[in-house]
Amino acid sequence: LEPISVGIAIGAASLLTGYLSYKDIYCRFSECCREEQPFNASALKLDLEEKLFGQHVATEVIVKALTGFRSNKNPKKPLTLSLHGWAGTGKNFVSQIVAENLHPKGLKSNFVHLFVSTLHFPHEQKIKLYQDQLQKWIRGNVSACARSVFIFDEMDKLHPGIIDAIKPFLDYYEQVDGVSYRKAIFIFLSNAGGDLITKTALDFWLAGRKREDIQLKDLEPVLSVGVFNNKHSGLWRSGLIDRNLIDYFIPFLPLEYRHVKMCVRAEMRARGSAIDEDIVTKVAEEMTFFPKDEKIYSDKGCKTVQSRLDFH
Ligand SMILES: Nc1ncnc2c1ncn2[C@@H]1O[C@H](COP(=O)(O)OP(=O)(O)OP(=O)(O)O)[C@@H](O)[C@H]1O
Repeated sequence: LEPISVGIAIGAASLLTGYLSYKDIYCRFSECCREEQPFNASALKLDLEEKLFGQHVATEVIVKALTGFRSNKNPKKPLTLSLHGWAGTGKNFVSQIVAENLHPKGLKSNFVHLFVSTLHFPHEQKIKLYQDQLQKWIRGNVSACARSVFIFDEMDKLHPGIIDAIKPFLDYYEQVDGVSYRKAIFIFLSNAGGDLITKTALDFWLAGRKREDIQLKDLEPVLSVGVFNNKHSGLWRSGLIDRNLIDYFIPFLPLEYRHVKMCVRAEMRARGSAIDEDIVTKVAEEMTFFPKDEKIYSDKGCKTVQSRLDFH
């Protein structure tokens, strides 16, 4: 028997026995929302531990939150995470990693939706319209795929009130107008609270304590109150906080000189170049650091590392 005929015979037999269902074949060629697909928690953990530098609190909380949520067959509400921190500390980077671990096509998946405040909700006078559009968009997408992921970037630039339009979806309801939102994931990204996080990190440093000793409980309460009282957080006096609908406030610590160096090395590796420690040092030294006296934290995190590397 020639190999091709054997292949065809096996394929036909599998089809007949139902081993490879029509859905299996269809999903090989087109993206499917597979609700029953198991979640690989160790793959997410490994990804974050290998790629995300200096964010031990965020790594631990995100892995725990997603593992708990995905291992629960009947969650009572969607998972809502609010990521906070200084620019360039890895919030978008983490969302991308999380998205890829939930839907292989990541941010390009039909089931992952990214909203950017200044792009999608730019005009203050159109709040009502944005609220309606947002509700319709989320309802439509969750109806199509219960495991949809929604990422809201630049929350601090979102007009207060817009996000409250989705409050009913984030709540403990079994269904809202015939749609269940309980398996969806909402991720908010924001610079709000970055100053509070930096202050805590600096206090640890000044007290001679290790950065790795900072725990979620040192930051989460400060963060939720700070964000609630901050007019420019997108969650100012928000019902989402009031009703405890945000499951975790996740702090992203400001990055130090050593982390910037790690980012430079990672970028060199990604470009397939050999690691040149002289260039690593040069790029890291070109970054600016704060506070004025201590100069510990990079004021753009790892954000400009890629473009700076182009100069060398
Ligand atoms: N902690 C980190 N570990 C590894 N790489 C990082 C980290 N933080 C940032 N980077 C790198 O810098 C790039 C820019 O970071 P990212 O866009 O995630 O920052 P951000 O926190 O979302 O900033 P902003 O608040 O300004 O949107 C990332 O794509 C990644 O390559």
